[in-house]
Amino acid sequence: MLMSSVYEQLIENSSKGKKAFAVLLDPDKLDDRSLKSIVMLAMECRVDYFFVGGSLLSKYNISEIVQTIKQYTSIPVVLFPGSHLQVEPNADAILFLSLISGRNADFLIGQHVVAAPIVKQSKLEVLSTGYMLIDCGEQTTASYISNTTPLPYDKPSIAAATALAGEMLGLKVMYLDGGSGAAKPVSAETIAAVKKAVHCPVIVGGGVNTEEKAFAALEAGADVIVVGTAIEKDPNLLVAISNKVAGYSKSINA
Ligand SMILES: CC(C)=CCC/C(C)=C/CC/C(C)=C/CC/C(C)=C/COP(=O)(O)OP(=O)(O)O
Ligand SMILES: O=P(O)(O)OC[C@@H](O)CO
Ligand SMILES: [Mg+2]
Repeated sequence: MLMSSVYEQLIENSSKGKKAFAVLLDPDKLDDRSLKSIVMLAMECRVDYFFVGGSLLSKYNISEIVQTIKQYTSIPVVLFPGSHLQVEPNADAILFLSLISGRNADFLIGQHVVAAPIVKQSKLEVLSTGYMLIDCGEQTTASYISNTTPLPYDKPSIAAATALAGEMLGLKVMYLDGGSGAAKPVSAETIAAVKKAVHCPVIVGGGVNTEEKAFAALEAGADVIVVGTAIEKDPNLLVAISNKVAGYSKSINA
């Protein structure tokens, strides 16, 4: 059977209202044992994607992480790069993020110029992504490292206009991120406003640390939920949240 691309799958799922769950793996926070146990759990729970990356990595081990995941599973590995240094050709796809919530040229286009020729040489599927950081209570690593001000928490119309501009510029996926370990997730109002403004699949992450918060983001219109920090703290949450996401899709397609 011909496997569809990650983007085709996102579009198909989004059009049917089928939700997806991505587990964020931070290469700095994983040893071989914890990685293997998360991969096993993710296979049992039929997790849709692994996202791999970080704002700032101190170990140069993305290649090993991707290799280990690939050894055990065919769950697609999607790079979520904090910089051009995180392009790993053996992953399946790359979120080619342009940080459209910020006004730092390096994260809007600069990193991309450096990465593009390397990405072109690889077989990575490029997912051109409008990446929006939303202020969810405290400064996050991604906003500090990118030297950008996140969008205000309670201004859905600014998020919607930003996403719309991104879509008009040709971006194919939107990612609303409260930032890793955010005190609270992106608001339902912001998710709903962005979902209404654009046709793109909408990925939501940052501070989703309970099934209830995952459910609220899905209800608001998120197509993909990303969870990292909460699973690092308690791997059993992977089971609870993936069941919630799968259950949501079943209930609306029943
Ligand atoms: C297109 C290429 C090659 C690179 C894009 C570079 C851009 C624009 C990055 C956007 C800004 C940025 C720093 C994003 C990082 C997103 C990410 C992987 C977050 C994961 O969480 P961390 O911010 O590492 O959280 P911790 O503080 O928990 O480690
Ligand atoms: O680590 P958490 O808070 O789950 O955030 C996931 C991701 O969206 C961060 O960029
Ligand atoms: Mg990190």
